[in-house]
Amino acid sequence: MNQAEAKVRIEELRGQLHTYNHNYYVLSQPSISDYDFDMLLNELIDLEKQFPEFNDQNSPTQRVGSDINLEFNQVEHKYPMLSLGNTYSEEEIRDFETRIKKLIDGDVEYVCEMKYDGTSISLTYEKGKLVQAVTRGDGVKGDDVTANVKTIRSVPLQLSGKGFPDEFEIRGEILMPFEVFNSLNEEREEIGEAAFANPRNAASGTLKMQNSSIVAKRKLDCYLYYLLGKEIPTRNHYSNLQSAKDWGFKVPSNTKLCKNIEEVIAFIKEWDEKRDDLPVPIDGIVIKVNSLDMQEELGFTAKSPRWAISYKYKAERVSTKLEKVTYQVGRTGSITPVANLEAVQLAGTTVKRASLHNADIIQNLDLHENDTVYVEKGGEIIPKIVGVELSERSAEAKRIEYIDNCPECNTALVRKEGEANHYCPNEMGCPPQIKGKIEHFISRRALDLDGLGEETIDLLFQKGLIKDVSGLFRLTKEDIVPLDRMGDKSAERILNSIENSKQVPYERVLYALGIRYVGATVAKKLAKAIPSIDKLATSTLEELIEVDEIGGKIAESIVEYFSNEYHQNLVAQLKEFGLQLEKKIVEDENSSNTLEGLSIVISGSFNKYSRDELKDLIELHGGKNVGSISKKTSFLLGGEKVGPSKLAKLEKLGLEMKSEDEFLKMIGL
Ligand SMILES: NC(=O)c1ccc[n+]([C@@H]2O[C@H](COP(=O)([O-])OP(=O)(O)OC[C@H]3O[C@@H](n4cnc5c(N)ncnc54)[C@H](O)[C@@H]3O)[C@@H](O)[C@H]2O)c1
Ligand SMILES: [Zn+2]
Repeated sequence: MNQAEAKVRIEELRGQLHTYNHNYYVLSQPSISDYDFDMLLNELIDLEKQFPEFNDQNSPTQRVGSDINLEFNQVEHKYPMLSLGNTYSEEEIRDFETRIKKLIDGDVEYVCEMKYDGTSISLTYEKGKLVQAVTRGDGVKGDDVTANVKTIRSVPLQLSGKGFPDEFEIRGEILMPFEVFNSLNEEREEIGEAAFANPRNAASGTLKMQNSSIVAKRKLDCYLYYLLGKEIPTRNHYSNLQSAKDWGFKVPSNTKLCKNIEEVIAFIKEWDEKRDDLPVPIDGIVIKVNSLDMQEELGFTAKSPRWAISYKYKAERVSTKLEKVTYQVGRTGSITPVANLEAVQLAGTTVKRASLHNADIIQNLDLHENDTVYVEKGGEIIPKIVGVELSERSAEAKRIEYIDNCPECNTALVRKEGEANHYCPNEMGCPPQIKGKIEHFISRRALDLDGLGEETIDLLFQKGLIKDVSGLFRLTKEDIVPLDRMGDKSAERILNSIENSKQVPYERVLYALGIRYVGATVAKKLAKAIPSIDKLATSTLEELIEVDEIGGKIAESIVEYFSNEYHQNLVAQLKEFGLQLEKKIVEDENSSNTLEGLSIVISGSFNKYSRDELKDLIELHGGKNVGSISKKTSFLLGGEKVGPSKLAKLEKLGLEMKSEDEFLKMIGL
C-alpha cells in the first residue's frame, strides 16, 4: 500500500470506527460484532504504525470509545478511566510480561480477575457514604449517574466495617445477570418492544435511563475490582480488594493472586472451562500487576494502562448450514425472522434455530440462501448468528429477501419509522395474533384462567367458538365438553375460573387487553393514575404523557388502541360481562386532599424519604406525580442535585421549587 492509498484507508477506518463506537457506547445498539470491530481496529493500528505521518490524537486508536450522553451532567474524573489492551493468545500474554520485565527488576506478582462484560463505573465515597457514581465517558470525564446507581442493591450507600479512608474511589462493572436479562427480553418481546442484543447492551442502556425507578426494577448488579485514593490501606492491589470486601463491597471471590505468569496462564485455562457457570457475563480474564508501586512505574499509554491487560476468550462458535428463514407472528403482530439451521452441537445443547430479530440484522449479515453461518451462544437463551463463511457461498445463491406480506394471513406488512420490527396490521383477522391475544389474556399475570391451555384455545378457535377474548365469556358447558380430552369436570373448572376472573382487579384486566407497550408494570402505573377504563379511553396524548413513567411511545399506543372501534366494542362487552374496569379506591386513614389538583414533579435525591415513598405520599394526599415539567406543573419537589436542565426549565416557566422539608410540612409531617 502506498502513502496515498494508506491515507484513504486510514480515514475510512477512522470514520467507520467512530460510527461503530457511537452505536455501541451511546446508543447501546452495536451494528457489527466485537470480533469484526477488533479486526478493523487492529488494521488501523497497523496502518498508523506504518504511516506515523498520519497520526491523530482523535483517532479511535488513541481514545477510549465515549459513552457520554448529554442528558446527564458530566463530571471530570480525578484519575482517568481507561480501556484495556486486548490479547487473544498465550503468546501475547508472554509478550506482556516481557514488556514489563524490561522496565521492572525482580519478581512480579499478578492478580487475575474475571473480565466482566458490562459497563464500567467509578464510585466515590466520602466518610463512608456513596457521594457520586460516574461512567467512563471519554475517559477524562463521564456521566453522573448517581441516582441510577443508588438503586443497585449490591452498591453500599453506607459502608460497614473499619478502616476505610475518608475519601476514595472504587471502580467496577455494572452488569445485568443472565437471569434478569432473559426475563427482561421475554417481557419486552411480549409487549412488542425490541429485545436487547445482549446483557452488556441491556446493562449500559439501563444505566443511562432517565427514570431511576425503572432502573431499580431492572435488578442490575455491580462487581468492584479496583481501589484508588491517597489513603488506601496498602500498596498491593489484591489486599486492597480484600479490604474493600470487608467494607461491604461486592468483590468477586474468584480473583486470584498469582506468583508468576505460568500461574496466570493456568488460571486462564481453568476459567475457559468454568466460565459458563457464572451468573453474569464475562468475556475474558484481566491480568493486573499486583504492586501499586510497580503500576505507577509502568504508567499508561493514551488508551490503557501498561500494568494490565485482558485476555479475551473466543466465544464458543460453530458453523452450520442455513436451511431456511421462517417468520413468526407474535400476538401484537410483530414479525420475528428465525433462522432454521442444520442441527449442530453447541455448548452442550443441540441448536436448530437462531433468532435473527429483524430485517436489519439479516441485511447486515447479508444472508444468502444455503449460507454456511457461524453460531454463538452465551448465557442468553437464544443462540445467535454472528457471521457468514463467504468462501462457501455458491455463485448462484440468492440473497434472503425480507417478506412483504404476513406469512399467516397475507396482509401487507408495515414498519413504522424508527422501529426495528415489521408488523402485520391485520389484528382482527390474523390467526396467530388472535390466538396469541387470547393466550395472553388468560395468562398468569393477566386473568390467570385455570384449565385453559394453548391447545384448548387452539381448538376453540378452530371450531369457531371464540373469535376474540370476549368469546370466553359466552362459552357454555356444551361448547367445551365435546372437545378433545375434556370432560364434565374440566369444563366446570374452566367455567368456574372464567366466572372468578370477573373479580380480577382493574390493573390486571388492563394488562390482559394486550395493548402494545403496556406491560404489567405500566398497567399498574396507569391504573393508579387513571383509575377507570372510561377515563383512560378518553385521555389525550398530553394527559397520558403527564403520567409518571409513561412516555410518548406508550401514550401513542394507548390512544391508538382506544380510537379503534373494534376495541371500543370489545371493552363495552367486557364491561357487560362484569369485568373490573375501574380501580377500587382504598381509603387510608392518613390520606387527605391537601394536594388536590396539584401536579408535582420529583427530582434529585432526598434524605428522609425515598422517591417512591414521596410519590406515594403525593398520591395519598390527593396530588398527582408527573414525570416532566410543563406549564401545568404546580411545583418541583427538589432534593439534592437537581439536574441543571430541570432547573432552567423551571425558571423559564416561572415555577417554584419546594424542598423535602417544605413539602412534608405541607402535608403535616
Ligand atoms: N461491536 C461494536 O460495534 C463495538 C464497538 C466498540 C467497541 N466494541 C468492543 O469493545 C471493546 C472495547 O471496549 P472497551 O474500551 O470498553 O474495552 P474492553 O471492554 O475490551 O476492556 C476495558 C473494560 O473492561 C472492563 N472490565 C471488566 N472487568 C474488569 C476488571 N476485572 N478490571 C478492569 N476492567 C474490567 C472495564 O469496564 C473496562 O473499561 C472492543 O475491543 C470491542 O470488542 C465493539
Ligand atoms: Zn397476519
